[in-house]
Amino acid sequence: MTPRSPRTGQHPTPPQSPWAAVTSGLCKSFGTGPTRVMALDHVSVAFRRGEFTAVMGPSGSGKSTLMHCLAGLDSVSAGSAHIGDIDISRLSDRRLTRLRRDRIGFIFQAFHLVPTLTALENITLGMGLTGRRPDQRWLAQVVAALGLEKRLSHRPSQLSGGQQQRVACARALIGRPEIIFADEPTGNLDSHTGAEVLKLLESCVRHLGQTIVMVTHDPVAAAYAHRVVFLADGRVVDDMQAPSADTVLARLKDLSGHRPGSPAPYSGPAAAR
Ligand SMILES: Nc1ncnc2c1ncn2[C@@H]1O[C@H](COP(=O)(O)OP(=O)(O)OP(=O)(O)O)[C@@H](O)[C@H]1O
Repeated sequence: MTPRSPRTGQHPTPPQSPWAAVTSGLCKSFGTGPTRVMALDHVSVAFRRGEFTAVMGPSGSGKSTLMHCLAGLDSVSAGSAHIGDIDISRLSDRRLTRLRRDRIGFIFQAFHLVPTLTALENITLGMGLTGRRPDQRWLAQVVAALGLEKRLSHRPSQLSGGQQQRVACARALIGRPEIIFADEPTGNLDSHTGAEVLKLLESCVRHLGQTIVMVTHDPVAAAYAHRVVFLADGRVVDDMQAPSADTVLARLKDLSGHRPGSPAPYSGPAAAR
């Protein structure tokens, strides 16, 4: 049995590949017969550890489905989806639940905080439910990085939208997940508060080594990421490094004229290496 750390109750981190998540030929369809929708059509994409990636594309292009399949929230129709070295398409429901709990963090547009709990209780709730104790040094580091030191005893209703989203970010970070999936994390925030949250996410990647994959429709939000993966018609059609709001916007305009069935220029994890 692998020894556990006495302080956190977590297993020590094994030697890691540079990839936090990889899909290979990932397909996901909904429905059957004439109403069948191919939401993901042979998607091969890899997300490097410690990188902040935005996933963009027109409405219906498969962004949420990709995130749901990678997070084990949706089953896979064909191909594979790995979190670290684990092929999640082969896990039983019980192991999938454990993987989601231990190795994946989520940040949602609608915060999803428990209204009756304080900020600190919300941050540590997930760990408490699984009998794990948060690493107090890491907790202090995360709380400081997110500027929440003076808000820990407040309930969500006593916090601004931006502060609530920062609590949600801390909750996602506290278990040191392999990867955090953020679904439109600034969708409910005004542009100033949204920018603060995005700067914090970027800083968590830069200073805490976190891996973040963020679905967004906003080119300004995507410009905080290191990389943008573009989807259209369920396929990866572009992969942009060091994006700016202008280059992202220009690419999105091209994609709105994208022809269904045209080939994806990005050819999978091997190309990313
Ligand atoms: N549960 C479902 N049942 C049937 N079709 C679905 C289901 N979920 C998604 N789809 C379809 O799969 C395709 C991709 O949907 P998805 O939600 O992943 O797109 P998206 O890029 O996230 O869109 P948006 O930007 O509008 O949120 C769409 O055609 C959608 O209608």
